Amino acid sequence: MTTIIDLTHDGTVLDAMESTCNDLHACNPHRDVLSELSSIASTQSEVLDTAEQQKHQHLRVYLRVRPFSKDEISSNEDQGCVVLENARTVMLHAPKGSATMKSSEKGVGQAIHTFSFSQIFGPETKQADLFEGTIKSQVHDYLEGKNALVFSYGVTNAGKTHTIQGSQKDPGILPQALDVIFRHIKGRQYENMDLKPYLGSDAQYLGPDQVQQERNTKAAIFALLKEENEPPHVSGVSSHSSSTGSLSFSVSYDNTVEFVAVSGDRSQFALWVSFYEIYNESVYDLLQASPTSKTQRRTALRVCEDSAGNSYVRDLKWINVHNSEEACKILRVGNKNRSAASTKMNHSSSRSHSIFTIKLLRIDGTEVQTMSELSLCDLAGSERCGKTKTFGERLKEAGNINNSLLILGKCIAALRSNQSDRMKNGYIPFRESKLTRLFQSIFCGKGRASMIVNINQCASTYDETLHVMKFSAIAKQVVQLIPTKCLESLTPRLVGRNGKPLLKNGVIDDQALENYLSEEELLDEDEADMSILPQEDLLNVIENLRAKLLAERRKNLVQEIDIRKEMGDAMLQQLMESEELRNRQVAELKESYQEKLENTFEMYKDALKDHAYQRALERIEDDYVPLEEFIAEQEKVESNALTTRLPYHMSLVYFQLIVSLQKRIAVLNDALHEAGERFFDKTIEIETLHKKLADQVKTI
Ligand SMILES: Nc1ncnc2c1ncn2[C@@H]1O[C@H](COP(=O)(O)OP(=O)(O)OP(=O)(O)O)[C@@H](O)[C@H]1O
Repeated sequence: MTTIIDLTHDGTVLDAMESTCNDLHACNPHRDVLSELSSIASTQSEVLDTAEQQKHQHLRVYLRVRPFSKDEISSNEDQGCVVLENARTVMLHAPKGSATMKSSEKGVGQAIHTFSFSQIFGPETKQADLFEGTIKSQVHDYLEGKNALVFSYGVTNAGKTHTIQGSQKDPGILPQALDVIFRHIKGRQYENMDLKPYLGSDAQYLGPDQVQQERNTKAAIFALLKEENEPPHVSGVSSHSSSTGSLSFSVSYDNTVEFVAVSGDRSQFALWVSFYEIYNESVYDLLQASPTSKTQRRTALRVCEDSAGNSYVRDLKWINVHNSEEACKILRVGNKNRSAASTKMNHSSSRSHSIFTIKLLRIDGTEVQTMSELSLCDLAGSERCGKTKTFGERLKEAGNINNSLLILGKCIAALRSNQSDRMKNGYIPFRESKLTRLFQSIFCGKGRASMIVNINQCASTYDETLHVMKFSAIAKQVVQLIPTKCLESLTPRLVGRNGKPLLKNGVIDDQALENYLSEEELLDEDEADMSILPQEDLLNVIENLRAKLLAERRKNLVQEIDIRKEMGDAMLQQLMESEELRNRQVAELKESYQEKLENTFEMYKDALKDHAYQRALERIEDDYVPLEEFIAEQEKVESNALTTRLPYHMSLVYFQLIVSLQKRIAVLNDALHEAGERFFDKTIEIETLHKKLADQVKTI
């Protein structure tokens, strides 16, 4: 049975994708992607019909078929599995014994698949032709300030590293790109090291101390290669030598197109490179020497976003290079550290994604005009767990590799799905893997991406190769939005030594950025992906986690009870003390009032007595009759014997005295009464306070 999957035509990818979906179903737990993958094919033709399509460009996916090695030929690997139809179409024939053939014999799936690519490069293709036919135009754009990303994808031993780095005789696309770049900026290099990439897409001014530090870092990195033989020096313009690992490159250009600088352009260029790897969803700086001790772990770096939303690897080393030889030295150091780390951790370096990035700063005077980025990403081998039968750590490792590739596929599918329906703004899971997170901006229009799919023609790895082809079929469906404005690298914002913006229109708010970074740190957990574990392991993990959770809750509860009790005791103690204090105060107050009242009362009494006495004396004085007069009067009365009573005026005096005294007594009584009442009121008030206090004590 034959199925033809012509990916250059619309609406014909469904089979390929469904087939891929079936494979994905069979080999990993992220099944929800399958529906997305299937759905994108059905909407394919609708999108391509639109006039809007003119502005878009499909992700360019190239195929490179590597030649057989002698060993492979002698071990009968050549069974005609890969047949190149033409420059864009390839046919895959399932060999006998492969899982694909067995399935097709059972009536499930097909034995022959046809795929088409942007361009296919056969086994005889020279590295220079590959560069010419693939990323040269991207490098051209890059020199004009646009971002570029190149993936090298395929199973282990398919030729991914050969494609990117190559060998001494056949340097890969990276050394060739470096050479083109340095030829372009020749004589226009910015020699000072004081302008450096900063965060995601900004540039930073460095002070003299920082420049010295940069020089030291660079020297320290190069010192790591001291014991090795120095590669031959660059000789001549058209031929350069450099090396990676044990390899050295010799790039010669017979057919390269010169990128002519615009006349009158006085720009200078600075080139900074970095080299890192993503292993088990952790990012490691390959320019950081691997710890020598077995117990020491490599430092994983964090992926963060700057205020403009561009992802970057925090604390990643960026080295200023002045020629391709220096750049290749950096590559060699990275390769060395990578293999040292992989030996120490007992894994093959092909199990990690390695990313070499070149940032090009176009500088006018001391102003950075544009900054473009070219990243070459050597993806990990796409082997599946089922075949390699990895368990435990290996399974986790394999899962993480597949997971990040799967997330890449998911993003591609989601992008495609969103593009197919303008009203749709579905979630694109860029943040679910470090790889996609780092290159999110490129997929979202801030640059152009391409993928070079590498395959071997071996019968023994046919099923894996078919899987790779199906994956690339999905990738090829992604339409990259390339609005010319967005593609242009915007002028990077310049920041000073302290990271403070220096540009007039810069919008960096240091405080906000710091807050953001710390938030980001909280969010950015380098957690292992558990979903790749087998069901039994997962159940055990869940059981363990549940037990831990319960223990944790119990501990928390006990702690909470203790804390509450302690707090309650402290509060009660405090209340009792304050109650005692208040009681004391009330008692003192009561006592002082009582004393005051008694004093006042005594005072009134004394005053009353004094007053009565004084008044009485006054009256007596008023009514004073001299004794002789009184006797004479008495005698007169007696002699007259007319009366035995007191004289009338005397009675009147006494009467008036009594009345006046009575009045005084009434006034004093009133005052006394009033004082009594006030005393009574105060007593009531004190009692009320007392009651209130008692109530409060009770409530507490
Ligand atoms: N186009 C080619 N021409 C000649 N030899 C090649 C070609 N491609 C790959 N090879 C050779 O095949 C072998 C495997 O290639 P390479 O190491 O690049 O594979 P890989 O996909 O990077 O593997 P891994 O994933 O394990 O790193 C190497 O010896 C390489 O030199």
